[in-house]
Amino acid sequence: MHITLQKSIIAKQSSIQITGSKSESNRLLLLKALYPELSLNNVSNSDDSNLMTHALTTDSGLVDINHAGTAMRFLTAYFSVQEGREVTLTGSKRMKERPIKVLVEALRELGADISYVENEGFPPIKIKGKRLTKHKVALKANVSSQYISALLLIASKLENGIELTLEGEITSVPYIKMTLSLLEEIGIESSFNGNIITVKPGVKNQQPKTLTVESDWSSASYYYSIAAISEIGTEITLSSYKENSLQGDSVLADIYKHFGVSSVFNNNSVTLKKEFSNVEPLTLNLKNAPDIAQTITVTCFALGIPCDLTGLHTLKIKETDRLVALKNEIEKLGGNIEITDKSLHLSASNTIKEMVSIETYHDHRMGMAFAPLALKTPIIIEDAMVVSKSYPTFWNDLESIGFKITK
Ligand SMILES: O=C(O)C1=C[C@@H](OP(=O)(O)O)[C@@H](O)[C@H](O)C1
Ligand SMILES: C=C(OP(=O)(O)O)C(=O)O
Repeated sequence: MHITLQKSIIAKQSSIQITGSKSESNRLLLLKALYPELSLNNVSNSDDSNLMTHALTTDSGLVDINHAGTAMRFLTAYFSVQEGREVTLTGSKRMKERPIKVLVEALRELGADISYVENEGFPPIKIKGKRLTKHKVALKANVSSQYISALLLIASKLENGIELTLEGEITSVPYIKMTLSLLEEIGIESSFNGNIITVKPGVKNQQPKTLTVESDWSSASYYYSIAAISEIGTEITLSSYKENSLQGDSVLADIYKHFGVSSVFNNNSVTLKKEFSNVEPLTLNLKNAPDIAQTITVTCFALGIPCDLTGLHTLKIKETDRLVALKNEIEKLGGNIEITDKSLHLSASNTIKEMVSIETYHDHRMGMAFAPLALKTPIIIEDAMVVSKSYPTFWNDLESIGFKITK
């Protein structure tokens, strides 16, 4: 379904309740499967979390996680320790192009029985669950942090826990720290010193516990972008958020100061307010927050601000090659953008072509990142339901703050 997006009357003050973080949810759903005494609140209603829940409750021998990267990686580790169970884990056409070798080799090193069904190094994979007896393993840390989180999530169930040696520059570090913090919240002890992470076996004071998932900060990024592009004085309140988040993308509150957007935390919510205009160029390294690269690029384009973004080496293996996708779509709109394998440079521009049809490449973040441009000019978003991967009610929420959507 394609939609046309236009600005109608944007409310001066509005509020939105955003669903739970898909990253926190997918970790906690796995931990709940390992430790059933856990209860969870505000679990994400995203496709990726629904797929995770289904995968953890089905007894089928074939589990299809479609586009969900975290589910693919976390479940590879999970099924490796389900003794006596045999599962083939598969996904979408794109998932079969997203590498998993680093994780499979690390799990094999620990004793897991995993084989490739089609292409070496990529899903689908066949996993025969076993008791893993080894605990020391080294793995490359510069491809995806999800491999590391996957190992950490099952570590407390291994006889001797785990000792990981991370090789190369560690990417997406906040996601690793999120995993360790959630382990700590349920009583699993760990340490992260330099490039060594250890997790102890078992849980301290195992007892029923309720954890509340914070709302999704990557989803909040689209409202930061809307606030940045809006008139001075526009306020948007988002819930449920806290100032000390486990999610690395909460760095948005700092980053968007550059665009004149302030963030005030109060009563479990954050209010974004456009305070002033600024057209200074932006230079940022996003190796710790790769999922907000598209949002920030589009904000800069809308405001005519040049930007240099680095640390984007993981973008090529996400839902689509996000660097190429950004270049294609920004150029269609009349912008000028240069990309390498790990960075992009957007030039200043002051015109945006009208009624351009934005391709989304099966990537939720392409649809959501380009939507705020409708504040400047009418725009078409192709395959708009792609957003359900992380944020199913995105278009309804945009309507509620004054965007006009025509199907
Ligand atoms: O662990 C997680 O929940 C995630 C880690 C990041 O992936 P990489 O570590 O592959 O960059 C991020 O892009 C993804 O959306 C979610
Ligand atoms: C990269 C993402 O997700 P995943 O890797 O879990 O598919 C994302 O949500 O931007």
